[in-house]
Amino acid sequence: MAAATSSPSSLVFTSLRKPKTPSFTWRISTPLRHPKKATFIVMSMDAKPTVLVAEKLGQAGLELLKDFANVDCSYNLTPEELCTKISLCDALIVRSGTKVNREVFESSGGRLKVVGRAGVGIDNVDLSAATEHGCLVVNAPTANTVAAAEHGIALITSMSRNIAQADASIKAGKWERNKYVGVSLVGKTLAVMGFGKVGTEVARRAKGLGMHVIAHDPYAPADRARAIGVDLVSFDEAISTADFISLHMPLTPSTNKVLNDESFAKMKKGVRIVNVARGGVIDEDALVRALDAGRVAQAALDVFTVEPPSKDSKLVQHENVTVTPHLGASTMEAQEGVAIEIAEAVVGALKGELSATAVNAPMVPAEVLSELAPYVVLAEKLGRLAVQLVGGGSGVKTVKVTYASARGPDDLDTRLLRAMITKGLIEPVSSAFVNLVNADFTAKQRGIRITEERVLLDGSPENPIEYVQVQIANVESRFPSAISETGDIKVEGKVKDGLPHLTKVGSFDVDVSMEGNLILCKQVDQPGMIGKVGTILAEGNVNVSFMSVGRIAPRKQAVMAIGVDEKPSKETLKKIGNIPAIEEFVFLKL
Ligand SMILES: NC(=O)C1=CN([C@@H]2O[C@H](COP(=O)(O)OP(=O)(O)OC[C@H]3O[C@@H](n4cnc5c(N)ncnc54)[C@H](O)[C@@H]3O)[C@@H](O)[C@H]2O)C=CC1
Ligand SMILES: O=C(O)C(=O)COP(=O)(O)O
Repeated sequence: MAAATSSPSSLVFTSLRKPKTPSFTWRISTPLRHPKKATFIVMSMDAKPTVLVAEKLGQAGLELLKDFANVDCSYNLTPEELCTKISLCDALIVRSGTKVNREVFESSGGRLKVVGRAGVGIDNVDLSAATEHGCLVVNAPTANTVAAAEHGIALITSMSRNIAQADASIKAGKWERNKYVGVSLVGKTLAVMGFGKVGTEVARRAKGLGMHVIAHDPYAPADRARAIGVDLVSFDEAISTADFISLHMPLTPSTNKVLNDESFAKMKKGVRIVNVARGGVIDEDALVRALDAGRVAQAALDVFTVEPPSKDSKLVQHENVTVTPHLGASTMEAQEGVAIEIAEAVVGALKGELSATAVNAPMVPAEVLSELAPYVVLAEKLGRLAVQLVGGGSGVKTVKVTYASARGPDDLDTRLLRAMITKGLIEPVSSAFVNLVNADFTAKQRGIRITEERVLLDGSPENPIEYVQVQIANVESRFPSAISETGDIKVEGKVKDGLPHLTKVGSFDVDVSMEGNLILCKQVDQPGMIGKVGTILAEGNVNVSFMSVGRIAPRKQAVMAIGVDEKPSKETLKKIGNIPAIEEFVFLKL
């Protein structure tokens, strides 16, 4: 296997997966033994990863993908074909036309690591199922903003001047100048519903057309709106005062059919509606009723509840409705941009980098990630160690993690560390794989409650963390001395020279580098113990990397922590256990 050095950010995603297929195995090892150099090894790759591109993607994005992966462009797959193919793919790229539902994740057999949505809306991806399967979902949130906004403006202007209807009429041999008298935009009130990226750009452009623009968005900052001369108003005020309503919010349970009979009834008679967001935010039957009643004068729709809509859809066929087939993002420029944006995100995720456009995982900025990198290794090892100390039959239910730091809570993002401790706690005792995406879910599913506590230290906040402590409550231990005075299994560690060190087991101070494997012995402190154990290990051809003894007081109880490169044979371990002064003894894999 080739060993390559990568940035510390590599460890976060792929390192956390237990591959179920032999073709693509990534593993991050512990840091190299270079003091102060937090470098990680990516052990990679038996084969290139495979990316399935299920909908048309711009050429520049395809080229980027091909530099790194085998790219299978298979458009128009049936749901069954997608489910069959997906088990051979490490990543899937879609646009809005592919439903990435639970079945897709289940069919992947654990191989699918990333779903890339080449666009903004991720309502066609089952995020819960993705998260449960530890699959990262990334999108391309910025490259099609202008295209969508321009399409919104195109629909407003063409609708108000009956462009589509007039075009059809003239092509049918007619000349109907009186029929297609439009309405002017200048001075009219436009309500932008959803003042995000697209909504903001629509607002800017509409102001340029002389419209009075208001917006409704419960989550948008008022100062951003004010900066471009837009008032943020309530939902009712927006829909009841607008001459034009343009929809730009995502489809979520709370926006589903947000325009319905009740809301149409509150609108000004003769209002005009534009939808470039998602069909589902409008109750389409209610819109037909509002159009028939003249409450809504016109609608221009780029998106539909079901796409494509049925040929005989009353809404599509309505003479006061202008439609386009979900073309908001379809400009040459946007499609090239989106393709590059999503290809970079998917390749980055496959390389193990945290994506800036992750939809179902915390986004940890690169500088934070690089600073926390050695602590991430420490966290996982402490979790692994703690769970291996649990005595058979005791279920792990309550875990407390303590971070001692001179940093204020806002300066220390512990989500990554919590995920790694969770991984360490769960993976050695199960077949589950845990990563940043599914850590909290997996812990919850297994009934493990992980609480985090901060110990605020005086001193320099230069080091993000002084020590990390993992405690497991209400369990017995295979190594009773690991139970601290509070009755919990307790292990504590620090980062020293960029390397993780175990510094406490139960109430005993130790100091052993957390690499390879570890033997813990509890004994009566007396001369010759180190020699005896060392000799047995040497006879078994086991190399000792570290040894440390922590004792309560001279000649009293002591805990010896021995780091070993190889796994000792059963006979060697038995011989150590048989040394008369050794009272407790455990072998742990780190
Ligand atoms: N037709 C097309 O081809 C395209 C459609 N879109 C769709 O446009 C929508 C907006 O996209 P972006 O502006 O990029 O997303 P964005 O995330 O930047 O903006 C969405 C805004 O909606 C707001 N919002 C959420 N719930 C709301 C509610 N109940 N009422 C009002 N506002 C609410 C959010 O606070 C946010 O500011 C998405 O649904 C996206 O899928 C985007 C690009 C192309
Ligand atoms: O980005 C979005 O949300 C869009 O709706 C664009 O969809 P598309 O990629 O053109 O299928």
